[in-house]
Amino acid sequence: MTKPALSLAADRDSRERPAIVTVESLRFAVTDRRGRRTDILGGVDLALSDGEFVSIVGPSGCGKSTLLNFISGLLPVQAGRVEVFGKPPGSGRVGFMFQSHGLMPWRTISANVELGLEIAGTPRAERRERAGAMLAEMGLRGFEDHFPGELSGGMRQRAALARTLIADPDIILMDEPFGALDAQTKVFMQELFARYWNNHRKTVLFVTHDLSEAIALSDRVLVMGARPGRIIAEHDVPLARPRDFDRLRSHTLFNDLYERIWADLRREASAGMRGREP
Ligand SMILES: Nc1ncnc2c1ncn2[C@@H]1O[C@H](COP(=O)(O)OP(=O)(O)OP(=O)(O)O)[C@@H](O)[C@H]1O
Repeated sequence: MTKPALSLAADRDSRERPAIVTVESLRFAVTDRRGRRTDILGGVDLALSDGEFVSIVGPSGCGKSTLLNFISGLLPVQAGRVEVFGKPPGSGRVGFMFQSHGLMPWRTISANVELGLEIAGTPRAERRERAGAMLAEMGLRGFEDHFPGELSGGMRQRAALARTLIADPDIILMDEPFGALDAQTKVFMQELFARYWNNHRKTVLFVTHDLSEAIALSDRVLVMGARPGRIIAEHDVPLARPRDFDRLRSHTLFNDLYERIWADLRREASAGMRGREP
């Protein structure tokens, strides 16, 4: 098989499409039992275009997961604006995937993947067929009737990915989905998901601590600053797709981007140590 070329010609199509997720001046604070207020989000602004793959990196506790919870509609907006397809969040087809697979150990892999369709009332035969196709795309053909405990960690995460994707979400929110996997399995999952994304071009917002992962997968990398979280920098990833993950890390552009994002994070950490953070 010929390896895809690495080139500087970015696929910018997605940036020219209308924004389907808009976050403006989003602020969030919590107050503890003694009445002490902590600002968690300090005015987040972002826009995701249809079919765009955007990653968010930032120091631990800066509010990345909290931001995803606002976009999915799990948290009610206190101050600012969040819109998905021009409406308040919670109405569109949004898929969520976390670091822990969350598969039910008593259900087979197929039954786990079918769960969302089952709740939506999809007939059994259609559920089974769609789950089979999705599991095949995730490289799990033949494991439909196994239980999660019979699969490796990477296979379980692939099943969790199938469960998220089977509902054909328009927007996929991912919170460190490959963070708990060993290095080799992680790259395998990244390649698998990149292949899926190349075929389906969904809008993805992907939270990760792994800068290489963010660059390898994304069209754009957003850097969040230490609490109260807000976007402090944005980097386009002008690498053509499909990307060759084996060669990517030796590409000058990849390494330059890595250095620049790392410098943003280091600057932010230093600012925090000089007093913005307790
Ligand atoms: N409802 C809440 N009540 C109290 N504190 C909260 C609430 N939601 C978030 N926080 C706090 O806000 C901060 C940001 O949390 P969040 O999980 O969003 O950060 P994160 O950037 O995803 O962190 P990590 O990278 O470590 O996963 C944390 O200190 C968390 O304890």
